[in-house]
Amino acid sequence: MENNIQRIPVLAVVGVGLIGGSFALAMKKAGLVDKVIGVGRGLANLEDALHHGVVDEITTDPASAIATCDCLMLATPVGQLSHLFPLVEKHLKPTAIVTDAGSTKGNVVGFAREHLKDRLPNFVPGHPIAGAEFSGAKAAKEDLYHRKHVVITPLAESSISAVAAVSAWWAATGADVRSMTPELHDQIFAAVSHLPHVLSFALVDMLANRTNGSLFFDFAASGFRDFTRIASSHPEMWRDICLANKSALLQEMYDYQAQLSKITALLEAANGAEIESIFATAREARNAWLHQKQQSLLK
Ligand SMILES: NC(=O)c1ccc[n+]([C@@H]2O[C@H](COP(=O)([O-])OP(=O)(O)OC[C@H]3O[C@@H](n4cnc5c(N)ncnc54)[C@H](O)[C@@H]3O)[C@@H](O)[C@H]2O)c1
Ligand SMILES: O=C(O)C(=O)C[C@]1(C(=O)O)C=C[C@@H](O)C=C1
Repeated sequence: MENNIQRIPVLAVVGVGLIGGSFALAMKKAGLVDKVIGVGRGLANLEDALHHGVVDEITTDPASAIATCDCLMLATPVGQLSHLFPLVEKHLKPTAIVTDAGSTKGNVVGFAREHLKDRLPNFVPGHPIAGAEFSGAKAAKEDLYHRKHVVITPLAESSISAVAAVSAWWAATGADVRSMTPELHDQIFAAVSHLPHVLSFALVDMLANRTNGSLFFDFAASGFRDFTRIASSHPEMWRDICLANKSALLQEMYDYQAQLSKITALLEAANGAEIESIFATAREARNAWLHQKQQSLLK
């Protein structure tokens, strides 16, 4: 299978964190890459990446890495891409392929259309649906994408060969690659990823700001831990995601507020039957989702 996949003599990863670092490790494990250049904002994380064998060279100068690479993976928080795409347009080799791992796609495609001119066909937007609340190169894992979805949202202008290469690289990580429009992508992930993160951050922030908050944290247990795991995620990354997907996320927040208002009214009326019915529907839907994930092994 490997023989049919385009090899990557030089892979440059801008943002060598959990996601970019895991992509580099997976490409190394698949034997598809000869050299990985890690690009970062500061040396401490890059030195960790070098030390752990995630990358082979490091630099804080994106232009030099962009000019040298055959595949460019942009894995910074999504807000950074408006600064990075002008460098891509200026320095990327005509034959090199660019992709990204951002959690939002509409704004990334917008930045690409604004800044990538001659290099727009080289770009294939992507998003691995895998992750964790951990950040940085030390969190990178070679099997992070194994049996996970990766969504690509190719542009009409993306070259067929670039789409094929990016799909094949992700497939080589063990992922199941799906294609959709950026609009549908952003709508889906507003509901199943971005809203849950906002809710989790909001609850922990609310309790942290109580004068007697430590009393509540003292007694919080596994239910609280499960609901709030994702409130340990990176604040800058999630700020960028919320701002980038503002309209779809706001719609989900309004719908959720309406749902909370409905349950609030039922509780005020002590309407146990209706409350139980909502909980039963939710339990059934979640169990069916878990079962389907277990069957497909795309956990
Ligand atoms: N964490 C997840 O669960 C997850 C899952 C899928 C996609 N993503 C997306 O992947 C991207 C990276 O997320 P992550 O979890 O790896 O974050 P991370 O914090 O682990 O890594 C991001 C790295 O990018 C660096 N960086 C930021 N701006 C930079 C710049 N201008 N130039 C060079 N380096 C820069 C940071 O210093 C950091 O080392 C984000 O766009 C995020 O939305 C995250
Ligand atoms: O597992 C986690 O901690 C995640 O937040 C992963 C998660 C998600 O919401 O499922 C977060 C952001 C991504 O863009 C994709 C996956």
